[in-house]
Amino acid sequence: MDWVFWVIVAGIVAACAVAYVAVRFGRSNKQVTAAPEAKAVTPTTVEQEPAEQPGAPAAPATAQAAAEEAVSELETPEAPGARLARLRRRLAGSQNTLARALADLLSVDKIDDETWDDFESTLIASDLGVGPATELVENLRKALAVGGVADPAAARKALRGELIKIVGPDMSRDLNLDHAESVPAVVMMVGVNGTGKTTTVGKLGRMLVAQGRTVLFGAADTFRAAAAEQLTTWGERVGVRTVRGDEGADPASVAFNAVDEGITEGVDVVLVDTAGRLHTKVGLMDELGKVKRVIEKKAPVNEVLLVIDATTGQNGLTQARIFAEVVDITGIVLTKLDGSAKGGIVVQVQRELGVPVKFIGLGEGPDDLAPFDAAQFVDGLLGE
Ligand SMILES: Nc1nc2c(ncn2[C@@H]2O[C@H](COP(=O)(O)OP(=O)(O)OP(=O)(O)O)[C@@H](O)[C@H]2O)c(=O)[nH]1
Repeated sequence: MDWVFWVIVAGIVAACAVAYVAVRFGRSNKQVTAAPEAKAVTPTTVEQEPAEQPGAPAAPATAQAAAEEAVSELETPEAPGARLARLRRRLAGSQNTLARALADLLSVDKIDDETWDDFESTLIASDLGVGPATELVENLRKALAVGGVADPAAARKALRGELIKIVGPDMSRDLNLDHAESVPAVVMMVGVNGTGKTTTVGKLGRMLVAQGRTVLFGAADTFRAAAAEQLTTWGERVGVRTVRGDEGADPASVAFNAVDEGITEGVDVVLVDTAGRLHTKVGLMDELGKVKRVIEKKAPVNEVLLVIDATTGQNGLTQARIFAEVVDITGIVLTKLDGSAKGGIVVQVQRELGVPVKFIGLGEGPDDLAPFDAAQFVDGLLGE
């Protein structure tokens, strides 16, 4: 029996020995496995850094190239000074009624009452208004009674002088862009739909960029879906950003955001486009007053420019009156003078509102907006 006992003891000892060896080797194997894992993490991290380093200079190079490419795609707008001289020919082409009437006036040996009446009718027909036309004819009659019409050049000069006088050579036509350092200058564009507000914001933005100013557009015309898109396209061409809202959004909130972002970005000017409003819709007109008041919570509004389509004649004047009741108009933009033979509207609308025409639109091209100048305008009217 003794040998049976010893066999069992030997078996137990052997089993313990095997278990010990198994546990021992199992642990050390795990440690071996873990060690390479830990080592593997470290080199990977280290390797990633040098892997990023070669890529790092490449990223700015790409960004720089993209920026250069974008800049090279930007258009360079025409400087303001050259515009009216270039556009004068277009004005002369469309306004030659007056030039013809003047030629008729000067072609007769002796100007009789009937000729003067015809001349006055031509002035009235070119939307000068009855008052200014009568005033001009009276002054010219006096001037020519003294000097006579024997010298057509002198007579022409007299007419030119009288026309410049009624257009208002002394009115300040500068765009007021004075602003405190902490806020941008704000210019609002208002007017009936289709007069050319969005186009004018785009053209004016280009002009300001050409002067070296930083500009932001506010697309507060949320009434017409395509207006914001149209304005964005204008801006992209010269590197001006457009702040937009959702279609149908509150125009006042879009205008407010535009001015707010203009403050954050530190731009010089924020140009706010507003919706074309039918002047008969009282609610919509009130909304325009609200847009202005809401902007003024952020920054003073420097200019409210009323855009009038020169081809609408007396209707344009009616619009001007109604807009002036809602917001204080500070200047007028007369568009589409290229397609109108009624440049006399300049005089009427200025008298009606007591504010100057500051810009004229003479075409659909991007640089077809010019600062208004009385003498150059009259030369255009006279076809000189
Ligand atoms: N010939 C000519 N066309 C112009 C001039 N200014 C604007 N237009 C055109 O007039 C049309 C209407 O211009 P918009 O700028 O869309 O008018 P809007 O006042 O913003 O119109 P709404 O957004 O509907 O209120 C466009 O086809 C313009 O190209 C101009 O000086 N001469």
